[in-house]
Amino acid sequence: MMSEFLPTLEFAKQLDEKDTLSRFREEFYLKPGTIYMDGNSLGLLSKRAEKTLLETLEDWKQYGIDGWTQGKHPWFYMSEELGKKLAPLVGASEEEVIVTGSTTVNLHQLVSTFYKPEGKRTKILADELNFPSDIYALQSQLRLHGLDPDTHLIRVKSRDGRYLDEEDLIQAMTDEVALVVLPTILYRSGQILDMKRLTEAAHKKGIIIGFDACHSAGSIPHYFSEWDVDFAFWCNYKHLNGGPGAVGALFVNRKHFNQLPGMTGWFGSNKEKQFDMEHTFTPANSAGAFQIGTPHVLSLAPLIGSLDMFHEAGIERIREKSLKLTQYLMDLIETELAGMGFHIGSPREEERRGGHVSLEHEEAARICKSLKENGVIPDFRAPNIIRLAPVALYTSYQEVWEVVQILKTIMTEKQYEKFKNEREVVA
Ligand SMILES: Cc1ncc(COP(=O)(O)O)c(C=O)c1O
Ligand SMILES: Nc1c(O)cccc1C(=O)C[C@H](N)C(=O)O
Repeated sequence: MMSEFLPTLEFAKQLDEKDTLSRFREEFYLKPGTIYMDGNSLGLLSKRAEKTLLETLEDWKQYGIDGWTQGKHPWFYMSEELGKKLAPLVGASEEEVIVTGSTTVNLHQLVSTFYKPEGKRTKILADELNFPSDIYALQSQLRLHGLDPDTHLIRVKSRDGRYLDEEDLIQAMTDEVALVVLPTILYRSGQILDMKRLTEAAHKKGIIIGFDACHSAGSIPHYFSEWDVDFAFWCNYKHLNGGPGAVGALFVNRKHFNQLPGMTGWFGSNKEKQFDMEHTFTPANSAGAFQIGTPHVLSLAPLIGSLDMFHEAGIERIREKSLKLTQYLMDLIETELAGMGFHIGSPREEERRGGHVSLEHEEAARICKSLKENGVIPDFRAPNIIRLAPVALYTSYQEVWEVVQILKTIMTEKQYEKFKNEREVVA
């Protein structure tokens, strides 16, 4: 529990007064009468992101084809420039990050590069709580090698359905494993995996390791280079507020820059050579080599403005506030919603807790619908999870307090009973 925690509105207001990041809130488009708690799925639009998108459209209007090298944000260098801006957020050097593709496509690209089954080392290690798209990608990569995913994809079991035990993951790193792909933060429970420990363990056993950082990019600091992680990939539309379908990103450790990407395309070229149009591929000497085709410029542009805010706020300060927000939310849930059938399915320890709180309840689907009716936007993950993400850059402590009060009213008045306990199409 927070020191001096009180479940009162006054206490929430005091926390807001002391909040050194509160000035960023007014930079976002917040809908009056709505409390947005779904920034871990799709972050909100900021005025700066809107501005850089509009500037990019203006460049198109003014320059036509010359927008590739002229204008405010020349398109030819945008993915690299954004990679430089993202690098400090994941603890990488500028050349190790490129903004390209999408999470799933980048995973395909990286597995096609780093998965090299040889002798008895033919298996890929993942986990049973992983996001489905990653599992589908790994299964299909195995099939492309003529291997059966049922025998070659190891999915390490969770002991309780919520968390993964690093010890179990390390035990599973046998000499049959060629590649490990794990999440940095689990998408349901919000558990942070000990990436440093897992990387060390994998390398001791001669295994390449990569991480899906969708839920950690923009919410916690990372030290990918220092930890010697081989590769990582993530989306920029959640905590990084790049917009729906924003271009994703990947990290490749510089020690692998000599690797030819599994899937090559002309935008992975050394920039000086690209327009020589030769049929011999000259890769960029950076993570940029892992790009394939023409960048989706209009889905990159909002990130320019958005990432500036992360630089100003600083990822350490963002993490500090995020931890306070989630702690405060859990304290309120425990005091205000006791005896109402809720279970907090997220880690209490700070070093294991990501940017959202997972609240379990057997009526979760219809409680979510009730929350929406009351102006709170959470999300639901089957079968019984309400995910609540108070976001450091735009959520106030008062909003967290209000969400819990609304939940309390929904439960005492059984407001959820008028809905069916089923998920929506996009939950
Ligand atoms: C952990 C994780 N991995 C992968 C994905 C899939 O990402 P995309 O649809 O951008 O490929 C998501 C979210 O959709 C996710 O949360
Ligand atoms: N990518 C999404 C989408 O295209 C539609 C709706 C939601 C998403 C999400 O990102 C969900 C998210 N990955 C999750 O943690 O469940």
